[in-house]
Amino acid sequence: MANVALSPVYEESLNSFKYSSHFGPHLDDSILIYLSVSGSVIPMRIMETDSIASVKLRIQTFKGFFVKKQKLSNLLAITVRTVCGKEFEFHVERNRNVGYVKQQIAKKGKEFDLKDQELTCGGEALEDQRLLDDICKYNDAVLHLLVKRSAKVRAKTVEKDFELTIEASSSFEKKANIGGEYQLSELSLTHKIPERKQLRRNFLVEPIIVNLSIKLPLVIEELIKTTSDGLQIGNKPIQSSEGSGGAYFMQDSSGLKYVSVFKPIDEEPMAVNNPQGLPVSVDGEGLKKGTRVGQGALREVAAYILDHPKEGPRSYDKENGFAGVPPTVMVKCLHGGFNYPEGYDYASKSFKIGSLQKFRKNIGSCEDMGPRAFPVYEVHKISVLDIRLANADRHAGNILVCKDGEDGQIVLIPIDHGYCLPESFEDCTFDWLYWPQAREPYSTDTIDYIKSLDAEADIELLKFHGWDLPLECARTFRISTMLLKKGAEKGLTPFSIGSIMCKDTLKKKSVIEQIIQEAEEAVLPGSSEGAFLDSVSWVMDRRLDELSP
Ligand SMILES: Nc1ncnc2c1ncn2[C@@H]1O[C@H](COP(=O)(O)OP(=O)(O)OP(=O)(O)O)[C@@H](O)[C@H]1O
Repeated sequence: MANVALSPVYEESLNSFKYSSHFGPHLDDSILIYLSVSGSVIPMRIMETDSIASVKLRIQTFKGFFVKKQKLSNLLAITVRTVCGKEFEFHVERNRNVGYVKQQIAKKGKEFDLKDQELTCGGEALEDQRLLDDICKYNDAVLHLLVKRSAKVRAKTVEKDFELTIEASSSFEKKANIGGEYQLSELSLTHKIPERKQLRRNFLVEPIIVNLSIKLPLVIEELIKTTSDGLQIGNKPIQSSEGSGGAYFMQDSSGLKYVSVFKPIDEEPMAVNNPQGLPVSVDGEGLKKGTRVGQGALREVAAYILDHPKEGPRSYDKENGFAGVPPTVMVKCLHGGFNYPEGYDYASKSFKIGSLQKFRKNIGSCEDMGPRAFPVYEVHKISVLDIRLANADRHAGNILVCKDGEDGQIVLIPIDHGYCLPESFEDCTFDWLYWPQAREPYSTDTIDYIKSLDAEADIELLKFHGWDLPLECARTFRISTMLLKKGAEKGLTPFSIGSIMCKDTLKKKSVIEQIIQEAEEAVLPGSSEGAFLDSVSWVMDRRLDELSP
């Protein structure tokens, strides 16, 4: 049986065939087809004007396969990439399912045993019955392969500890430890674990990656790995008694320190599974005006992405941004320790989606102490972040106080960014406004950083990471960045700029709301976003001139 396949063609493969007379001449209106005969694939060029019957006849004449034995099908090109970067390419019929692809992978070698394979696409685990046509809607697709290796596990008691030895076969892929559930990071490793703790496999923590071209920064890989290691050894998430939403401290494998904080979206304030018993939102609006329930994690991750270091957008291994937002990533997580009011069942795979943020060791929050001890620069960096992101939840409890280095220098760490990038300025609050440091002018360094900010590039960056900012949020963000840049250029202090964004009294509009209203009235209905922003810029200049020193 000869299988004739019309298939998407990779540019490189096309180029390599271009001048080869063996596959026929390459003319602009020619199509490359594949003739697949018992496993081997022979490329062949035909013309767009050729009929199927004439192609089949040519195949019969030149290759010797009878027309009646030929089958024409439209194949999908699928690339399967392992976590180690190994790639396999398959051409498969669209009506095949994931189970079939696994069988093809299994044929590639003993290390790809069928029962060990787990395939994902765009961060989503694929069940065997899923049809390829459903998954690969836009033709070529890249599937990711994780091989879950079984290993020999031996435990023996050593004084008060168990010594646990895990041995995996030598072909085991060392990097297959990102997924979590069955990870074994070394070929043969020995762990000491406290008495009575068992190796558990009823959990999962995995990053959600919308754009496959994004390489996870090392710090994020490490965050997921240490969190997963802790769960693996049996150290449960510990629910925070503070905060209005569900927040869980995740422990490392020693059980002696926290490594991350997980905040599931279904446990946010006013979401269905909120553990603090807050009422469920009736219209989807979050606890703060201009935010949505269930989007807190997106905003937390966005704050980390947008907190660029001074040198520009964060490079692969750079951990700290200008304001020091702890590394944050969107994950899906499965563990019985979270809030499941209906009961937890691992088999039902009811994942929790949420933000996973690196835990920062601290000596309390700014709420616990007077502001005098905070270095001016530390307060200023937070003011820059909050003004840019129009943060609607910057109370002093959301700034951690840490001691850094040998001299115990105070460093402020901003956390809890679930109410950043709102649709409106209605609920902006900044506790630092009333601290003396806010009345000091920005340093030249900080002004240079502010000058380098670019709201349009930031909106694109968020899009690249999978969040297409809604129009209203993008507008707020553009205006707040504009205000920060103009204010800093005019030599205004964080207090003066921040005050423009916050209301004096609940009933009175803030200055920024007044500016927006005036700008709206100055443009014709139906004007473009650009025209509206020009109008905001014009009104803002006038109002800032009134405030300038
Ligand atoms: N990255 C972090 N490092 C250390 N502790 C953290 C971190 N993130 C949150 N926490 C702590 O976890 C607890 C709850 O976190 P958080 O304040 O973010 O939750 P929340 O429900 O959003 O709170 P809020 O009611 O203030 O909006 C707080 O005690 C906070 O100090």
